Amino acid sequence: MTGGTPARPLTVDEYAPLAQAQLPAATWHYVEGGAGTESTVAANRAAFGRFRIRPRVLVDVAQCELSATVLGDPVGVPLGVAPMAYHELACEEGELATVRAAGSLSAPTVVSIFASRTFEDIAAAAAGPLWLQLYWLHRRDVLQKVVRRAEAAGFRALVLTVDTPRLGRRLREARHGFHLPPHIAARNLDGEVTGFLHDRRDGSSALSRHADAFIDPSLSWSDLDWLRSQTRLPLVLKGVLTAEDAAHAAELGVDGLVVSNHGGRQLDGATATLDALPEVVRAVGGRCPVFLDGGVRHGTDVLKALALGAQAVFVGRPVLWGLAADGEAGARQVLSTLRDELEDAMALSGCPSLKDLDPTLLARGPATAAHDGFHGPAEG
Ligand SMILES: Cc1cc2nc3c(=O)[nH]c(=O)nc-3n(C[C@H](O)[C@H](O)[C@H](O)COP(=O)(O)O)c2cc1C
Ligand SMILES: CC(C)CC(=O)C(=O)O
Repeated sequence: MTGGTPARPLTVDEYAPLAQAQLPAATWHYVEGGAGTESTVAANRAAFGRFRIRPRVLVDVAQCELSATVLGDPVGVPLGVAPMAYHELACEEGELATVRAAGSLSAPTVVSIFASRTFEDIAAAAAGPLWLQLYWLHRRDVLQKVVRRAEAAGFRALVLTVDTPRLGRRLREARHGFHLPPHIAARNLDGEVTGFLHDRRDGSSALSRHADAFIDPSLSWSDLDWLRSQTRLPLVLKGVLTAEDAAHAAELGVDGLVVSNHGGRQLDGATATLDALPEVVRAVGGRCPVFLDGGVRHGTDVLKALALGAQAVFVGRPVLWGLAADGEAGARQVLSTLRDELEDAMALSGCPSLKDLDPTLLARGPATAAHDGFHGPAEG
């Protein structure tokens, strides 16, 4: 096609350059960056490329069923929005646009404790299940308050992030002296725990100084009891990458695990999530559901994670790309593209039901160039 209106993106990756064009450079680099050399960001993508799909034929795929149950709630698709701070950085409506977009697919959203809209407003806009993500703040009284508010607003689970005793060394954030603009804030936290967020300092990220001041790095296994004593909501741990930790968590009776390396933003050099998934699934042995995030950009990535035992996957950056490019409609398009691609992949591999997805669907194969890192829109 030449001239005229630009074509609507057909893939999730095409939203990245559209978002970059809309966002201030510092915000773009905050969203996109990883820790250190960003080797884990790349590894997350590369791991998907090392698996090939073994399609089965002569199966009736006239109807493919994507709906599922996660933590007891029905969802339209085994795909949700990973917790991300400050969606207002991407679009004015922030998390309200996100949950409306996710709601159009009955997909779950994990709302960050650092959301830029209030839990109550987010809940009022949501149609899919909401889970609340927590960081372990020194101020346990503040945690207690946010948990109570989330419960009252109808949130369905708590997700404790366990890979962030401190922030990873995010060089892009530091180089841009990243800080929040004055109109964006952690709306659910009182002023006593929001210091530093708006202060610019060259060569350092305000978010990192904020985390150093307010996130308690002493969090350990024995603290989980306290959190569970505060709530009846299911407790999910986010950021587990090993069989050892997965077995321990399952023994303690947690209600779910997210295999995650925080999108490569924490420990540079950490295992790719798809590579960690099989050992975690094996160690858990069906005692609780296992979820995955990190580098999910195509329906076939979702298919591969489900085949290796994830019950659902979560998507991070692409949702912010969609929001930045086209607000709620952009986020909706990102999620529905992944949904439609997953359905195509199920039909074309002879798997009309999510139950058909198991490890026999996959073979280890040579990496493909398209998965070796960031790839922009197709040429032409
Ligand atoms: C801009 C941004 C903000 C994030 N904020 C949080 C957060 O507040 N809490 C959290 O547990 N994870 C946070 N994450 C990590 C995501 O939940 C998720 O693990 C990761 O983005 C998944 O990888 P993907 O971006 O490749 O899909 C954030 C990620 C990004 C990109
Ligand atoms: C405000 C940050 C701690 C949010 C986060 O987890 C991230 O940027 O990866």
